[in-house]
Amino acid sequence: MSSQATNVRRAAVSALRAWAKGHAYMDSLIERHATRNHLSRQDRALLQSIVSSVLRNRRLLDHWIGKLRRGKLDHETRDILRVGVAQLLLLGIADHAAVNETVNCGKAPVRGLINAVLRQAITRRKRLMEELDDLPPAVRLSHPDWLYKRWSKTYGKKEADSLMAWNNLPAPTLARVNPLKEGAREAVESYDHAKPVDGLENYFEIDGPPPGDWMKEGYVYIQDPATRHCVDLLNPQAGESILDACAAPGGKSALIAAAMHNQGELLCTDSNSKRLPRLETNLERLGIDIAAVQAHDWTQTAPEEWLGKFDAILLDVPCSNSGVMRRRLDARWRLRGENIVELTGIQSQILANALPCLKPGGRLVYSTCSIEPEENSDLIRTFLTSHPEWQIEEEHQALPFRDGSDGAYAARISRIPSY
Ligand SMILES: C[S@@+](CC[C@H](N)C(=O)[O-])C[C@H]1O[C@@H](n2cnc3c(N)ncnc32)[C@H](O)[C@@H]1O
Repeated sequence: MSSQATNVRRAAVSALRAWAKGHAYMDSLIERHATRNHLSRQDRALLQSIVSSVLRNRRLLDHWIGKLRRGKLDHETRDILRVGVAQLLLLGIADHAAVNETVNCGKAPVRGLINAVLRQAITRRKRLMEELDDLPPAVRLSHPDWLYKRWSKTYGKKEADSLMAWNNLPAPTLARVNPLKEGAREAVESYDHAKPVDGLENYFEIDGPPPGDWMKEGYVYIQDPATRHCVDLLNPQAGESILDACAAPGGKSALIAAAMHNQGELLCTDSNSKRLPRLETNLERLGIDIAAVQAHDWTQTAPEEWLGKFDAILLDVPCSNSGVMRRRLDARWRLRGENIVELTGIQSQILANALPCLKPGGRLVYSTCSIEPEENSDLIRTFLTSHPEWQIEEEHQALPFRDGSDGAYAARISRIPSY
């Protein structure tokens, strides 16, 4: 086995350490570690699968490590053991490769310990697997207890179990063909590793990463179909003036511009100025030439020139991400119950500040990728009790365990004409 194989395990441990110290996005950490270590395409894929497996199964791995070794572990040794046990018990990587290369990740004083625990894992593998069904669901399916309790209360225990199991399934890569780019559909249709998604025009499931030139040419945007519900409800029309208030990195802006046939005005704002360059690049890459980008924090009142300006507004607000945890593997470990309360405060402020920007007769769609009622239907209904001149025209909630897609919520509200 080459030292490159050890590098993959070292990169996995190093990415997990950086994540534990607070780095925000696991995807960019994996990318950065793969580049820094000059990993081949195959080794990148191995890195991705080890890190994803550790994040998905963190609690189960810690349960197993606790059975294999009593006593305290420093953070780095624990991460090395997680990487090793994941390879042996979850990923089916050959025992000798998993043990040797993982042991080499540790400093000399802990190598003996790592070797002993991983060899124990091999000896006791069958027994550990047989005991799986007896474990509490939140341990077996690796979620924090508070989330499991919350989902059981909201949706029922069976649904909470299905949801946790769903969150642990690998998410397919779904690409939406960009209708604004000539030749995009032909390119995707003629690609051997792309197959159309049943019943969803423009969506294709891609096996492996999409060809680089598709991304460069703006032929596709990688996007789960659940994201389209809010834009369907917004129903953008050519020639309108539309605001996408929380727009970065631009997935929904792209859907809106396509529905407008690239005619009219689309203002894309976001409060996070670090996310604006990627939004601008995406809009350009996708051939959208009706969009303007501006930084704005919607917890503050809108600039005067935006009041009464827009035919339609999309508020794709910051949220708990609880509907997309199979894609955001680290989100379940980062989120705290109190974050949901804080988020609802921000979401209500954004809604209150954006509404005055609608033209008379305009429509606003509020959306999240959350499945928590407090961030969704409860929030809108509470808002309407203090703003009785507005009404819900239509709402849509996608639930992974029911609909087989990412979770998402969208509600269209408009002013009651007689008010
Ligand atoms: C769910 S993401 C938007 C995803 C985007 N609509 C898309 O489809 O690609 C939420 C966005 O809201 C932004 N955001 C958070 N707080 C905000 C605020 N107070 N005002 C404006 N944008 C905000 C975040 O920076 C983030 O980019």
